[in-house]
Amino acid sequence: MQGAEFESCPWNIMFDLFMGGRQQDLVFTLYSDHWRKMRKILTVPFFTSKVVQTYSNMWEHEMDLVIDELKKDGSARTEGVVIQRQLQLMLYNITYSMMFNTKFESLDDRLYIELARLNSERGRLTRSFEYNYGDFIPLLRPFLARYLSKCRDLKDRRLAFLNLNFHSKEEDGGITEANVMYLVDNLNIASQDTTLWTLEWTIAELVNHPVIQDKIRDGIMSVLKGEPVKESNLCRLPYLQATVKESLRVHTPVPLLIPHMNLEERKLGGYTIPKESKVVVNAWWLANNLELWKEPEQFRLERFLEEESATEVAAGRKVDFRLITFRTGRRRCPGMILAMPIAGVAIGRLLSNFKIKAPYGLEKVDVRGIRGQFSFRIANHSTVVLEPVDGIIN
Ligand code: HEM
Repeated sequence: MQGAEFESCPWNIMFDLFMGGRQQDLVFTLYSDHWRKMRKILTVPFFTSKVVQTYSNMWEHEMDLVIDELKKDGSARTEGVVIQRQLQLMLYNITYSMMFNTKFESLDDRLYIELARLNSERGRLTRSFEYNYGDFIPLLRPFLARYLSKCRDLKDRRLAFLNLNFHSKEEDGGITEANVMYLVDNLNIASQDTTLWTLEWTIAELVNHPVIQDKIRDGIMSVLKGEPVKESNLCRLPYLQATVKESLRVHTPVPLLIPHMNLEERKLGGYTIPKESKVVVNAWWLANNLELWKEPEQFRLERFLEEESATEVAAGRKVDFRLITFRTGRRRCPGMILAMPIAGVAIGRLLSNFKIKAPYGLEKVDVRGIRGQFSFRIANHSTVVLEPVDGIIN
């Protein structure tokens, strides 16, 4: 991978529309002083080991609330439940506690319902392939007028809602209130869906691989001896960690990462890349390639315990380019430091409390995916039966 040359985001009518132009947010901006400033502003409050230490008790508590709800729900043991709804609320509560020191009471909280609705509408419009032709052939943009006006309307409603209900203060250092609002917007989008899809895929794979569930549970029991799964003890649970990694490998949530662009003409692998080219990296293909992995189509946690035990999801300096789920380089996902432990704690605590099964009469749940412009998510939220297990933790 190159240095800074390919670190800008390309022009795209949709990013530009939702982000108020080129230089307002962090995720979809050019590689510039503005980007550096925005990334720095977010790093201290969100993306350091100290933040992980400060907030991990809160993550663990939020997951316990999910488990309590599931235990109270009689249908979880009989016909089954869609855990996705509780997990989504949990992830919103984690993010909003970190951003605004606030949280939502329940799935029926009116503010939560409205926020989740606005975000999902935004997700649907930006994931769509509908606007691509206008992006590549500007002459065709007039045909997108209705679509774009729908987007503009949603964007205004969404930002007004965020501004009204989650007030953000004006920052120093040339950052405007609008910039702060777009950062909030970035965090809303970057953190929620990606982590939620990872949890959903992982749970579905665990239902279809009960032996893996047993191994993780046995590991928790023998290593933690009654202590609950926490961020601080995840490093002692290799089966659990291997499962999250394998899930991210097979079901890469952002399969083509975010498209990048070179501001100037560059040479790459013997090719000349004209300036302002859209450069797309297929992270899913790298992670599922027959020539690069043994039995890549199999969900096998032994992979990361045996032949690939040295392979980490790309991070920091030591990069395995086959597994760049969070990208690598300067624009790599800073949220990985949160997403990995949150996923580990959520799955670990779920398995400590329940055997997760397919509904009566089925052996497996559906793990087919659906692809969007920047996303790969499970096509059907799984309904699962939760059979309580005794004896792991209180
Ligand atoms: C499993 C969960 C996650 C996955 C798979 C994921 C993946 C990614 C990817 C592929 C990028 C794009 C890098 C690029 O191509 O330019 C990215 C960027 C980003 N992610 Fe994540 N992400 C996850 C969770 C999070 C979380 C929890 C947060 C915040 C709380 C977050 C915040 C960001 C931000 C701010 C950027 C923009 C970085 C920049 O442009 O400098 N992500 N993420």
